[in-house]
Amino acid sequence: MNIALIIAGGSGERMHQDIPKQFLSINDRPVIVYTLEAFEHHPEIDEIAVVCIEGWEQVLMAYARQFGITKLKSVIPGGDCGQASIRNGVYALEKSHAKDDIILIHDAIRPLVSAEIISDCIRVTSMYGNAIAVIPCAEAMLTTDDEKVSTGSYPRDGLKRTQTPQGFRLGDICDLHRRALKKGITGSIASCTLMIEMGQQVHFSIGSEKNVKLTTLEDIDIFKALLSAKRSEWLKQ
Ligand SMILES: C[C@](O)(CO)[C@H](O)COP(=O)(O)O
Repeated sequence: MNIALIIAGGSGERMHQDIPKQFLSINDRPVIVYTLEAFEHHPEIDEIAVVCIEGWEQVLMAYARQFGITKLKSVIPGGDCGQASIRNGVYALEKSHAKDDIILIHDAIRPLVSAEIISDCIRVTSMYGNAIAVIPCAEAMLTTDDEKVSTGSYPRDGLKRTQTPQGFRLGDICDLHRRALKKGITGSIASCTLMIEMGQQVHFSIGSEKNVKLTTLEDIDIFKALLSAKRSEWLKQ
């Protein structure tokens, strides 16, 4: 079974809005609905679970009903950071699913994830046990200690920019979180960084510049432009 675990536990402070960014309405629907629809319509996804920020669970369920998200089977409480939210999600799924089920962990605020990205993440996870969606680093990279000046650069060929989905076998990701807690690792920024911090190898699957993460208000403008390009494509077909 392939399960999408959507992480919507954050409050979105960097967006400076009154409501969490995953619930902001863009055009005709909330950001999280675009994300849920991508997994709902993917033929290889059997089930969706959402780790949800406290107080928004009923709103989420109402949107799922309104927009026909029938694969949503569980809503799980968020934690006090990304690692804790993901841990809550995988531990909850462990109670009712098999250890070798594939879990695709995905940011609720990456609403333009494509069917191709989801398929490739499932394919690579089936083959190697994990998969991290990545894109190449196209810019020159500089290091800085003070955010103002730089005296160092880093070769971009040795770098990948990570995205989500990030795929794992359920038993493996639960085990990773248990071992991380025992070692006192609690603030890793993503599942892939937690894997690396725990000394494990990760495999790459395809990402896309269009699989944008909505972090700041500027990203909302990019999202709207990409949506309008997508709609023009549909109209041409
Ligand atoms: C998981 C992630 O999207 C990979 O690029 C990223 O690490 C999430 O970062 P955030 O600070 O939790 O938005």
